[in-house]
Amino acid sequence: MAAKKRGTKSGNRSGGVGGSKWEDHLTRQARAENYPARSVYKLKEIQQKFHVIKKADVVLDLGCAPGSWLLYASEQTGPNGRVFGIDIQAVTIDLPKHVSAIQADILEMTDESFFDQIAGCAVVLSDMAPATTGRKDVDAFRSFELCRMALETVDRFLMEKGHFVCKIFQGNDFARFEKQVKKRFAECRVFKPESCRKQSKEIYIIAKQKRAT
Ligand SMILES: C[S@@+](CC[C@H](N)C(=O)[O-])C[C@H]1O[C@@H](n2cnc3c(N)ncnc32)[C@H](O)[C@@H]1O
Repeated sequence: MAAKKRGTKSGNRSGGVGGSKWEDHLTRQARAENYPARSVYKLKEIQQKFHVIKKADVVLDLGCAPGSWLLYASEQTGPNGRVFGIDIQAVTIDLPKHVSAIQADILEMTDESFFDQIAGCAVVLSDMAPATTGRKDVDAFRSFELCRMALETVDRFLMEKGHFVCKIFQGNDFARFEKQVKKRFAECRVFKPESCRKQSKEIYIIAKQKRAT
C-alpha cells in the first residue's frame, strides 16, 4: 500500500505508534505506513489467511480506536463498501469518506440511527480490550464481557452467512465463548497472529458463515 499522510496522533493505551517502551519493528512499520497502531498487522494476517472482508462489504469495527483496523478494513472494502466503528475513545485520525466512527460504550449503546446503518452488515470485527489491571483473571473476565456484547451485536446486526472476528483474552471463559460462537457459525477457528506480542494472552476467534436463525 502506498503510504499516505493520514494525520495520525500519537500515544495511547491501544498500542498507538507514538513511541513507548513497547515500541518494536511493527510499531515503527505502522508509523512508516501511516497506521495509528501496530495492531493493523493482526487484522492483515487474519485477512490474508481467512479472507473475511470482501470488496463493497459493510463492516462494523467494535473497539476501533485509534483507527488502524478502520483504515485497513476500508482498503479491503474499497470505496463502494462502508466501514463503521465504535469506541469509548474518540478516533482522531482523518478517515476516508466511506468510513465513520462514533464514540460510545458498547455496553450502553442506544443510538438508533447508528443501528439503522449497521443492520445487515457483512462483517463484525471486535478488537475490543478492557483497560488491563495486571490481574489475569480480572482482565480475562472483562474481556469475556466485551466478547459477549460483541456476540450480541452479531446476533442483532450481522447478516446470514456473514463473518465475525473477535479478540478474547485466554482465561476460564474462553471455551464457553468458543462454544457459543460455534453454535452460530458454520466455521470457527482460533488464531494467534504472529504480530501479537509474545507475552500477550490475546487470541482471535475467526467465525465464518453465520447460520440462519
Ligand atoms: C486494542 S484497542 C483497538 C485497536 C484498533 N483495532 C486499531 O487497530 O486501531 C482496544 C479498544 O477497545 C476499546 N474498548 C474497550 N472497552 C470498550 C467498550 N466498552 N466499548 C467500546 N470500545 C471499548 C478501547 O477503548 C480500545 O480503543
